[in-house]
Amino acid sequence: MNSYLRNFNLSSMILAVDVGNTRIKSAVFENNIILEQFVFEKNELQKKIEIILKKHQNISDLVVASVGSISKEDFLVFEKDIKINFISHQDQFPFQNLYETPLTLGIDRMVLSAGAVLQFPKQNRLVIDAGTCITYDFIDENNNYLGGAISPGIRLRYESLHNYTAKLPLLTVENPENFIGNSTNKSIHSGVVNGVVHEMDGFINQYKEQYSKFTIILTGGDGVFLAKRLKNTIFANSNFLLESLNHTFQYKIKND
Ligand SMILES: Nc1ncnc2c1ncn2[C@@H]1O[C@H](COP(=O)(O)OP(=O)(O)OP(=O)(O)O)[C@@H](O)[C@H]1O
Ligand SMILES: CC(C)(CO)[C@@H](O)C(=O)NCCC(=O)O
Ligand SMILES: [K+]
Repeated sequence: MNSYLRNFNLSSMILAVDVGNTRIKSAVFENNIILEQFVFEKNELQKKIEIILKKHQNISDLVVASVGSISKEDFLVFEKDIKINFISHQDQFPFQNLYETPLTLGIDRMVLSAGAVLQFPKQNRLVIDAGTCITYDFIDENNNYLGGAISPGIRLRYESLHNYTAKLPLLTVENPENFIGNSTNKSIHSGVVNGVVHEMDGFINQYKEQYSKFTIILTGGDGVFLAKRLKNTIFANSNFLLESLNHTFQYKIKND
């Protein structure tokens, strides 16, 4: 189907694609609701998108936010069928970017912040994305993006301990039974998982000293696992980046 016919369709259907550092996550949105979701590796990109477009013939737009190493050409092959939109620093965002180096701010962090502003208006917000890296982003009630923090994600911590030592095994994430690890494995699990949990609670408490009230949004591949372990009350949504990508795109269309 050509793009004219696709766009002729009344219901708005978009394919949002989040190219992360490790994997690609994607969702089909119809009228702002997720119809179907997909997770795949970078080398499967074209094959998977082809399948998705074949299955959902009414998709009119593909919206991409990428922090990964993927080339635009990989998407442009679909241009004959649908409109391709790359979210970039040049786009309109619903916040004022006070980062000292706005052009080096990760597009994923900008999309998350846009989502936070559009979905949680008129309040301070802290967005935590627990993915390959853990990112913290703070947008105040006046929609100023202030910045935040970047630290290694859970899997990265396990891999670093193994890769940069002679004796530490490579483990996969496990719930630590106790903060006192009484074996090598348990010490690693405590160090990684309790370390991340203390880091998050610590950051949240530090923000609380400066801002009495704010909404906390937790997302990313490790978001659900971590949400249960935090002392602070948070809003956990593993689809927050994809949903924010849809909102950022809608905002861009409205303001272009
Ligand atoms: N199959 C998987 N591959 C990689 N990470 C996984 C997988 N399943 C769960 N995870 C967890 O998800 C985390 C990575 O999160 P996520 O998938 O959001 O990262 P990402 O694809 O690099 O995206 P981002 O670039 O936004 O961080 C890892 O720390 C790991 O513990
Ligand atoms: C921090 C990551 C790797 C998280 O995905 C990404 O947002 C990124 O590449 N950021 C660029 C540096 C910055 O945000 O200041
Ligand atoms: K991340």
